[in-house]
Amino acid sequence: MAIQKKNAKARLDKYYYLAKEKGYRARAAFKLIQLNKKYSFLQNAKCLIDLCAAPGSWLQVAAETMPIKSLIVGVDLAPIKPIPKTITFQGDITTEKCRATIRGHLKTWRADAVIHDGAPNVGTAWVQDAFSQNELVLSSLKLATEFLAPNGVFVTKVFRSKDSAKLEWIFKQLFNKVEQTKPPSSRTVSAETFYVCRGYKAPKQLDPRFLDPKYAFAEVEDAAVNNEARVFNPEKKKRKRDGYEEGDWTQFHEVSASEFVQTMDPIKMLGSLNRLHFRQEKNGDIALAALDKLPETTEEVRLCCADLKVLGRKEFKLLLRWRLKARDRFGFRVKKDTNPTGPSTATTAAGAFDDAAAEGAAGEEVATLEPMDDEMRLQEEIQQMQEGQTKAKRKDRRKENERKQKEITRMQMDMVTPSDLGIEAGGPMGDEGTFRLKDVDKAGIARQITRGRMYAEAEKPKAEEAEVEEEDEDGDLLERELDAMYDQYQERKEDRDTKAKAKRMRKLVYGQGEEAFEGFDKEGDEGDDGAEMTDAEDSDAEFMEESGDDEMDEGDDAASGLLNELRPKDDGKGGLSGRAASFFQQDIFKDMGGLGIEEEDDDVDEIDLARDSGVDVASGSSASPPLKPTTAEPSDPEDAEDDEETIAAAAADDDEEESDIEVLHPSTAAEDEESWEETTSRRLPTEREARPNIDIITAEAMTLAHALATGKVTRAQLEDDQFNTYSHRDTDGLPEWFLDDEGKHSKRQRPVTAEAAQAIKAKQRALNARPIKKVREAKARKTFRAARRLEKLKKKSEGLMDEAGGVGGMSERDKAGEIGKLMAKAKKGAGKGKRPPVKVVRAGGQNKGAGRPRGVKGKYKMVDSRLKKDVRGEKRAAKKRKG
Ligand SMILES: C[S@@+](CC[C@H](N)C(=O)[O-])C[C@H]1O[C@@H](n2cnc3c(N)ncnc32)[C@H](O)[C@@H]1O
Repeated sequence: MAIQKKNAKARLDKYYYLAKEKGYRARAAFKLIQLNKKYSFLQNAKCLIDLCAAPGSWLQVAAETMPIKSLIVGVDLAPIKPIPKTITFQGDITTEKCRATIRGHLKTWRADAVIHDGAPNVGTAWVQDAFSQNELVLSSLKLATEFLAPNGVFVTKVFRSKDSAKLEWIFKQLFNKVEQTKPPSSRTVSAETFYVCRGYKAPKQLDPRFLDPKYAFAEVEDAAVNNEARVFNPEKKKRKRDGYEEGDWTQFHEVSASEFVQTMDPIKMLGSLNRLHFRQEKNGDIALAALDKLPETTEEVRLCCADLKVLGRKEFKLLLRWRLKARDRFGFRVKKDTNPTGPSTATTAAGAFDDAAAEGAAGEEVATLEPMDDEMRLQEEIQQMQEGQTKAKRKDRRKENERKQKEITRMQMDMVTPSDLGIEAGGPMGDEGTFRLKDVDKAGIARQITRGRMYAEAEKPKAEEAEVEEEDEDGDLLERELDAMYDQYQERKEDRDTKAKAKRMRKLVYGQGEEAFEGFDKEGDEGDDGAEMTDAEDSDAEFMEESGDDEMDEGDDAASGLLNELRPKDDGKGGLSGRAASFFQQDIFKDMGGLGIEEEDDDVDEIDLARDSGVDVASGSSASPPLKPTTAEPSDPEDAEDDEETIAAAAADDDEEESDIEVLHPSTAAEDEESWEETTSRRLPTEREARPNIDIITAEAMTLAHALATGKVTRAQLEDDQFNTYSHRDTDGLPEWFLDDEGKHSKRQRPVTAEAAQAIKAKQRALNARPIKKVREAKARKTFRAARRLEKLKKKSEGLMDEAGGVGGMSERDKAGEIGKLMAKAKKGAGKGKRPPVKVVRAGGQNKGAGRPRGVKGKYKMVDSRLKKDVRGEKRAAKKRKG
């Protein structure tokens, strides 16, 4: 699946997001980063010219990598928004004006690096695109030769085409070291590649034809056509990119069959001609007439001669044999040189045309063939080797996966005992244990196994293998670094967004697909204001819960999971100790209700609960009451042991089971009958206590609950439904960032009924209508203060009233006045929190100049008369409109 990892489109996204995150203007920035990582030409450069720089991501990289006070000049046809520490201008790099402008900016400086990422308007015709891009490269090289300092670096993008070799040749004449490379961020589907030319030779004189596209890309004579390949391997079609051969404007070539018989190079003819004809020309060709009449010239031979371009290996063989026979008849064949090392005995390439060769060996002449093109043979060998390696790798991987799959299945089927695990791991808790249960538990595998999602773990190692497959070490390193950067990006995102953090934690615990369904909300886990929690807070709560689990993991109270399966938890409610619980997990107790052994399957519990909340479903651990009321919770270990013994005894004897259990009831049978109802109602937990406090918070969950309650869906159906297209997604080798993104969409869409949606909406509205805690508290505080003030006022008034009147004392009128004052004061106190209104004062008239306007107390605001009038007018108009 390494191919998927290398998926170019996916890369685009990755670098796109990273560029966004890093604030680069284009994802192209990573190309320069990666090129610089490999060749380190920016760190020490003091002066750089970026040709074709818009929108400017390369400039950004250069500015942040090069030493401070470096001179960085960028030019492009398109305008470039200013970038700190750089000089940019608009211009065409093919023009003299651009050259002069650069000269103006550089003055006497010479550039340590000239970088060029130009692309002409790509999208017309491929050949044309490549050609104009190569022309652009030459233009940039021309500028580089003018501005580069000796030993300078020139980096350019080149579109692979038949001209790139010519460019490479030119680069090599001007630079000491020329390397072609394709950074990982460059899409594999793109024909672009980069040349990094180091050590500029700075020649004193340079022939201008070097940089002239007319000469630079002039056609050199093509290499000889490999006719052998055409004849020996005609089925392997080669793409012909070159078009017509120089000076050969016809597409059709033929010679007479007699010429073919007479030629000493039959292979060339078969490889290059279209037809061998038997047509008699004006003067007549006796050889051809004779050939035409030969019994060996069968209909099949004629047909083959008619169109050589469509022939396969077998037909060519036939023609060659026919030719030899004809030559035999005409007496052309010369006795073969008996010297086995002689050229005439040269075997046919790669054993091709053995028959013809054998025949030749018997006669005088053989079709002496040059060995097949070395390059082709080499390619074939490399291909075979690669295929062999891939096969071996695939086989290894398959074996490894099978092994892991088996292990998981064994674990799932409880076929692995603690001692099994311990053999390899030095004990289940051993530090170096391969199967350390804590690790297994932490990774959430237990849950995945119980949910049938073991594939995720089984396939995980593939991703690592995929990495191993990568050949390019630098590319690998960069990939890893980018993955790390993506992780950092995620972390930063999580810091900003708690919801994302909660999601990630959930994913860690539940695995990829599990996060999607968030239909149930455990109210019990919330604080007082649980109902008022927003989504984000909600997720936070879950996150806290999960991380809490993690912490607990370290201690003795390990969270649920495999650890607990091997050492069943004593929850204190069921009253069964670990030992007792594991004892009762045996099959023979399976159908015995009320032993207090709880199933651990979360999903099933949820389903049960949803069902319980509906009509008649009575199953589910928490709803099974019989033992609970009668088994007192063991207050000390001895009690617990007693209980175990009693239950064990009960279990040992099936017949006595009932009576034994009843022994636990301290009441007699008669009493039981009488007080059954009362006891049950007293001792049974209330319906609310019996079930975990689960609230339905999404329309999906509501729909599901409704379907379960009304019997439209059965529990079994729901369980079956867990195994769907999405539960077996092949995520092997896919990078995390891709999975993150895909996880948002690639999930099961559960149906939602209109009623459910409405019910949830109504619930939400009700929640929204409730004041939040702080408002409630503020209101309560206000009421409390008002009550306190009233109380004080009351006391003071009573004191005043009790005061004696008469001479020197207060008259009734004074008392009333005093009380009035007190009341006014209390009233003022009540409005203490309110801000005094700001008085709007018109500037001008009396209120000229600085200082407080006369007769204005408190806060005021000076406005100009126009504003004051306008505001008044607006207010009046608004009043009128109202009514
Ligand atoms: C792939 S972009 C360059 C991206 C740039 N390296 C960056 O990191 O943002 C190619 C640029 O080449 C520019 N270009 C094409 N022909 C040009 C020319 N003759 N002179 C100047 N710029 C040219 C285009 O305007 C385009 O902005």
